[in-house]
Amino acid sequence: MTAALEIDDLWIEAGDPADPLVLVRGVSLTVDAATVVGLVGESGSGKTVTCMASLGLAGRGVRITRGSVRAQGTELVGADEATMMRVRGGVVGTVFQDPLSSLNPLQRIGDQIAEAIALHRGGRRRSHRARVVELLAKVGVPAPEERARAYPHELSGGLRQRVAIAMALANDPALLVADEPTTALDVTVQAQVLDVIRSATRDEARSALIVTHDLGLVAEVADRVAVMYAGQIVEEGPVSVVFGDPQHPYTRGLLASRPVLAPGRRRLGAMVGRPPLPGAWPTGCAFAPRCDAASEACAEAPPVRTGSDGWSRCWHPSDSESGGNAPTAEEGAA
Ligand SMILES: Nc1ncnc2c1ncn2[C@@H]1O[C@H](COP(=O)(O)OP(=O)(O)OP(=O)(O)O)[C@@H](O)[C@H]1O
Repeated sequence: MTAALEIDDLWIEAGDPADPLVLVRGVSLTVDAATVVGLVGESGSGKTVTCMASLGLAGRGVRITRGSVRAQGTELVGADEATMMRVRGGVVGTVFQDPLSSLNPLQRIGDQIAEAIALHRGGRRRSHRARVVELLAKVGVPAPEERARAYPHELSGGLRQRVAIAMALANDPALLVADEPTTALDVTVQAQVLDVIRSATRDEARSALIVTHDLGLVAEVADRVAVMYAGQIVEEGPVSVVFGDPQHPYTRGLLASRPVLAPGRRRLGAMVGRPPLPGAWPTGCAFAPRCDAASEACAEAPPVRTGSDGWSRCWHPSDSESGGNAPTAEEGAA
């Protein structure tokens, strides 16, 4: 089966070609059919530029100097604008952090979605009205017929992001590329938007590449995760494997430095009511991947500690006897 996205040995530069700034170095990444890949990494590691340049949307002066990007088998590097237009919004739907960046403030949202459909499927905007309402309902916009007549500024941030997702799904794309789709939203709304993304991918066997800083989001919706560091992918694999047993020191650091809530209260992978990912943290506290204690014990545990190896783990007073999760002498002294 053709992969939804195949990035092969992609190099991206910016600035003076005689003295270029190399932003991305030989990135290869495949998003298979019906697979969700999370792309994580520290700020400035090249996640956005990889996605944007792949879709021909990189900023001025940013150029692909080597490599190949195929969306559903269509080569995008060096493709003409007509091909890019056909692929963007047709084969690939895009969602950005700020929904206002993809919405026209002067046009009713229903007209904008209808226009996106007409651009790829032809026909007049009016003829796509039923599809617009169906899309708005699908992403959970209440009173979709009425809301279709609203302008972007009349909607909350969460509703605007739902509309942006509806627009990205308008032509039933094989792949969704979402860059920090929940970052600008408050926590409750994040969970709702995450649900929308999950049903747009898992329930409809659609692929997605999701750029995010939120490892919980990745654990929640992604099948695979790729970790970027300084313009390169340093680790890639199934989420349960990479998060459960990270091999690269940067991935270990990233996992160790993720925000920690009260242990036992919230697990990565169970933020919106889903059971933890099989194999990710099969037992114990999700915030301490090497903690074997039952979650009830973790709820009473002292704060998660970071060991000298960069791993977080719980430390229970009773562990001093059993030795199980007790910090080593070195950690205890830290
Ligand atoms: N148009 C540009 N010209 C020059 N450098 C750029 C340009 N766009 C991005 N960069 C640089 O490329 C590097 C990667 O940026 P990018 O936005 O891809 O990082 P990121 O991993 O997505 O970070 P964040 O998580 O903060 O969005 C950064 O050092 C950034 O400053």
